[in-house]
This record gives sequence, C-alpha cells and structure tokens, in this order.
Amino acid sequence: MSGIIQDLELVSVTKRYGTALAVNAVSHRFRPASYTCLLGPSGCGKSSTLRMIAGHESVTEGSILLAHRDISNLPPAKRGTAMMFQSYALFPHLSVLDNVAFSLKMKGVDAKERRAKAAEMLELVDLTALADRLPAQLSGGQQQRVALARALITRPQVLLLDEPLSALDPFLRVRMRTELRNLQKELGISFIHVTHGQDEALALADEIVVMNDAVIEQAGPAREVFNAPKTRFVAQFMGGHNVIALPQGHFAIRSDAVGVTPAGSGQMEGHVTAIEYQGTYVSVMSRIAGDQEVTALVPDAAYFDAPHHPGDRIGLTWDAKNLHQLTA
Ligand SMILES: Nc1ncnc2c1ncn2[C@@H]1O[C@H](COP(=O)(O)OP(=O)(O)OP(=O)(O)O)[C@@H](O)[C@H]1O
Repeated sequence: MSGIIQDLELVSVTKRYGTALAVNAVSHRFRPASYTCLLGPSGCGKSSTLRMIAGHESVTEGSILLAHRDISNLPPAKRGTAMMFQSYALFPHLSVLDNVAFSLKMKGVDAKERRAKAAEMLELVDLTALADRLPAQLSGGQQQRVALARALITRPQVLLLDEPLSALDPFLRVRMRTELRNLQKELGISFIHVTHGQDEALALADEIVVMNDAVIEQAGPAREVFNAPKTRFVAQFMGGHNVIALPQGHFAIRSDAVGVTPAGSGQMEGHVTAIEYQGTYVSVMSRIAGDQEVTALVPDAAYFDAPHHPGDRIGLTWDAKNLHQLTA
C-alpha cells in the first residue's frame, strides 16, 4: 500500500520467557510483497516470533529490520506493521465503520477523513452494506473481515495474522483463505500468517517457514518445502511422505511417488499391513525390511485393476530422483 516494496528481516532473534527459550537465534529474510506462512506444531515459537515482529512482545536478543531500519524497539503503531488477532477483538459497542476507523481516531485524524478512509477499507473487504451494524450482528467471517479492514487502515507494509482462520467453520475457512490470498496480491504488501495447518500453508503461501523447537527447520517456496523436505521433522510434519532408511542414509519420498508391483518385481519387497480407500487414491500400507512402514498412494483405478489385501506380498518401486536425502 505504501507503493514501495519493503524487506522484513529477522537477525538472530531470540525470545526467552524467564529461562524458557521460545525462539532461538532465528534469522530470516521475508520475501517482499509475498505471502509467507509460519508453520509448525504448538509451542514451536511461531506466535512469539510474530508478536515480536508486531511489537507486542519484546525481543530478548537480536534485531528486526524493516526496509533496513531497526524496528525492534519501536512501539507497535510506529513499525509499519499491523496485526490481526486470532480473536478479532472488535469493540462491541462501536459500529463496523467506527471499529475500522478507531485507530485513526487515536491518531487525531478528523471525523470526516477517518470515516472516508474507513469506508474505503470496508469496500476493499466487501462490507460496505454492513457499515452501520454492531459486531454482534455479524457472522464470524464478516467479523473477521472487519478485523482485516481495521488492521489495513493503518496502511502497514507488513500485515501479521495469527491463526486468522482457526475460529471459522471448515467451509468458511476455505473461502476466507482464498480471500486473504487475493487481498494480499491486490495490496502488494507482505502478509505473514501463523498457522499449524499444513494444508492451509500449502494453499496460501508463496513461502513456507517451518519452525520446530524454537528454530527454523526449513524455509522456501511452498512446493519446494513439500516436495523436497530436508529433515525428518519437515517430511513428517508436511505429511504425504515416507521416511525410509536405506544403506546410503535416510530419505523422504512422497507416498504418491511409490508404486506397487507384483511380488518379486520391485526395488523392495514388502507385505501389506492395511488398505485405506481415500476416494481419488487408495493408500496401501506395507512393512519392509527393518520393520519399516511404507505407504504407497495408488490412483484408485490402478489399485482396483490389481487389488491387494492385508498379508499380500508386494513389490515397491520408485524413481531414484524422487528420493530426497535427509540431513537430520
Ligand atoms: N507469555 C509467556 N510466558 C511464558 N512462556 C511462554 C509465553 N508465551 C509463550 N510461552 C512459551 O514459549 C513457547 C513458544 O510459544 P509460542 O506461543 O510462540 O508457540 P506457538 O508455536 O505459537 O504455539 P501455539 O500454536 O500453541 O500458539 C512455548 O513453550 C510456550 O509455552
């Protein structure tokens, strides 16, 4: 919205709560004007990272730079960032329009100008018709759009979103994620979105930053992180992969890159432990040498041409180019 594309960078950022280490010397440069998801399991430090960027939590060590300016010690309103919270925290007694205009009122902007700006933001999130309602008269999805408009009215260079879709029902969640993604592209600013959902991150993100245990395990374009996980944790957390120990080391391979052949004809022998019908695919779970579990996702037509059953011996095949060596 500023018209200038700005870089956000974390330089060895650490957060301690007493003796607990929540974020451990994390460094990362966020791509300008892109949608980034901070992804990881509960407690990995993603919300602490987001809150430090927003200025709602102090940085214990390290610095946060926006457009090469150290913003680590600035108050939230002076950073060029804005945060949309998990609970939208709208003022219940204020109309939608006044909720959106609130931060401009705090800044001393006169009534006419702030109402005009708020109306512009409501148009952006498609809520013009509901400007005079109170928050209690809105659906969850509408409340969320008010919260978005309220964050965007400050014209941030970076919008921070903490689990913004978690309060919505599954149907609305999918719709809102499309809206968020479109809004980010339309505004051309950076969105940094915290989530513990792999599907959500894959659907939304240009870049995924996977955190585990207070550090970044892997960061890169969504497709690269899913396709070529570097560690066992990333492979297992992203899902859809097998982790296999081979004589050359540990490898990840996507389940849909593993083929099932008649016994005696594959790269490896296994016996089927379970079959699960998933609609488009059938999941064939098997056990191979070394008591390792391998799952093959077989397109349903191929499976039903030559079905297998628990106890059957099968061959498993893959193309070596689909094996990704793990570093940890
Ligand atoms: N205010 C606090 N005081 C003490 N410890 C905290 C505080 N906030 C977070 N922590 C701890 O820091 C670690 C990281 O928490 P954080 O909220 O950043 O993780 P998260 O990945 O966002 O998890 P979740 O998805 O559950 O919100 C956790 O072990 C958490 O218990």
